[in-house]
Amino acid sequence: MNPIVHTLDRARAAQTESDKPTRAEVEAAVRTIIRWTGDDPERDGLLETPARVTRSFEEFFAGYDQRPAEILEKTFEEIEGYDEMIALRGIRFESHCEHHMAPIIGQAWVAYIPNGRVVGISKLARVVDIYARRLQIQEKMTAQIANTINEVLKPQGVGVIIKASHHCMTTRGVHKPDTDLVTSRMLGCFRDNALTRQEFLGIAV
Ligand SMILES: Nc1nc2c(ncn2[C@@H]2O[C@H](COP(=O)(O)OP(=O)(O)OP(=O)(O)O)[C@@H](O)[C@H]2O)c(=O)[nH]1
Ligand SMILES: [Zn+2]
Repeated sequence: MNPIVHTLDRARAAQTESDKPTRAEVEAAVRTIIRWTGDDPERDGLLETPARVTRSFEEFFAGYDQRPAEILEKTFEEIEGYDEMIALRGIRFESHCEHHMAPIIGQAWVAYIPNGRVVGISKLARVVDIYARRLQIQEKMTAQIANTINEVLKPQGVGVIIKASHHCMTTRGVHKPDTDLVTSRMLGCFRDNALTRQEFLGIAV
């Protein structure tokens, strides 16, 4: 695996199977949180909650066990010299912020200009989902998606824009319900060529 993608995947690599907490330990932690709120984890309505929360977390954080670079490895080369922009717009995702573990709900726009080979478009959405299903800050997630596409496909350029609402800002803390955060990462000709950048921004809005 190339060094940049390898670095991006180090979160899971740092944890071996043997020190991964067991399901029973996670459920016990949820029971502790329930007790800490002031409620009773033994009452009927809450008995199955620790198991449900654990299953939910498994879904929310499934991205640690997946390798985004591998998703992009299957490419198509018979493209008759196609060298214009390919843009997948409005990819809805759900993530969680690494500060509060609160939902981040948003959309991603992912575009690249190929260099002789293209990838199946669903794979772009899969890469977004893998990074979303980890604890994130939006800037890092934006960079990870762009860097991975750049490293694996080696396109002429890649652009990623993310617009997302952070529940840690909308439902708690500063309580600003109508805000969203916009981040972008442009590489190659998306960074160097103002017209390409403009074309992408025009497509994304
Ligand atoms: N840059 C960035 N900040 C984020 C993101 N998600 C959440 N945050 C911010 O992370 C910050 C964490 O700030 P702290 O002061 O440590 O936490 P806090 O006391 O809960 O802060 P408040 O949210 O202001 O109540 C907050 O300002 C959040 O709005 C993100 O994706 N990117
Ligand atoms: Zn947060």
